[in-house]
Amino acid sequence: MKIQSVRARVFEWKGKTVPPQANFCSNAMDALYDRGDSMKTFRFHGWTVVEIETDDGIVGLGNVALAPHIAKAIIDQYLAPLVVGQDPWDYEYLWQRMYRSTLAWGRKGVAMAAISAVDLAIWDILGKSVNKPVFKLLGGRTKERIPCYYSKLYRGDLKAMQEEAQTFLDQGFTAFKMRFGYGPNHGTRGVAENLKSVQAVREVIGYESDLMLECYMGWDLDYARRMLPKLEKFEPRWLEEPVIADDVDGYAELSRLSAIPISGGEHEFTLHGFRQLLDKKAVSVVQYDTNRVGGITAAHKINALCEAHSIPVIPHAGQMHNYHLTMSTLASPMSEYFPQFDVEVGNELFYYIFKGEPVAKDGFLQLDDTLPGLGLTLNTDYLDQFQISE
Ligand SMILES: O=C(O)[C@H](O)[C@H](O)[C@@H](O)CO
Ligand SMILES: [Mg+2]
Repeated sequence: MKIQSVRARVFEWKGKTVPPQANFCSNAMDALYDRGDSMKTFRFHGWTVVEIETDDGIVGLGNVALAPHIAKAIIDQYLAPLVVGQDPWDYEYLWQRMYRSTLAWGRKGVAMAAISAVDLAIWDILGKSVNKPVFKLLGGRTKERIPCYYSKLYRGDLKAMQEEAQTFLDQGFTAFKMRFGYGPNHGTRGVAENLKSVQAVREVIGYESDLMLECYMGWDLDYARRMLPKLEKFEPRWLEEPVIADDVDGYAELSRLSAIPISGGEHEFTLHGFRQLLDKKAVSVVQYDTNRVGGITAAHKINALCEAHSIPVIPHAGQMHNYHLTMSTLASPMSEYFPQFDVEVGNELFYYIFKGEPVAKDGFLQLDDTLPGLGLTLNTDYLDQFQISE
């Protein structure tokens, strides 16, 4: 079997979107005085879809959400020529070809996300070629069902957050991730607002449910040091991305400082990036995203590294490419899960582009042992709401 063609298209959402609201989610832009709509650069309303076809007609589907037009250009100009004509079963060699050919400028960020998209499509082909789901090629079924945590609860009106939490508590979720809205530039009022929001959600979900707290790189080491003792009474399952991804030593200090587990990884790349995080004991929960980190080829290796370090892997964002990694290892106890909503930040856009995403039931997800590859097809129901560029 040989790879015959690589097609990368950018799907840009032109449909309805939920209007942005202030303090929706603390983030790295909050440090700037002219930040404006600070979440603007963290909305993913475009996605690059990769379709790789083999000489015997199998089509593999990959995807990347970071900087979609740049990712497409990297795939078209650099990566496609490296894999066309090659055997997809040589996926490790093909990964090394893509990685080493772009190493001078691509070891992290959008180039590694582009490599991830090609790698996902290759693994989709591998599964389809042997009529097996991808997780069966990685280690098989390690769970009867995948426990998942409800992820949204962006900062807004506290009553609305409580109603949202109640709705999904009633649907059987027993773990929830909420977002802080405030950080170092919002002073003591911001601290009070942050604590009020955690209190409000805890009042609804109680202490039988897990509560994860998301800072999305919107705090800094000093602010996190001051917040951690105030958060301990809420018994969070983890505090996520309290500092920017490059502040690995900051992560490590916070991990030493507090009993609250510090999580991160959705903005880290490759096995080498995660080796650094683990060697420095920077995080207690690893959260790579398989469509960023280097695809399934890289994520599978990171799963093994985390198993060796007894660090749980709970990939970012849900989405089928991550579910296969979680299903195939005991090192990954659960998945993140965004239900399908109107398009807001963009995590939910996946449902509008692909069909096949599992829907959570009672806080669990299921994968189908008989569905080959990643188990995704293109969703044609919303094509009229996308601008698609070849
Ligand atoms: O952990 C997450 O789900 C991500 O950080 C979100 O995708 C991001 O939108 C911030 O909540
Ligand atoms: Mg996050």
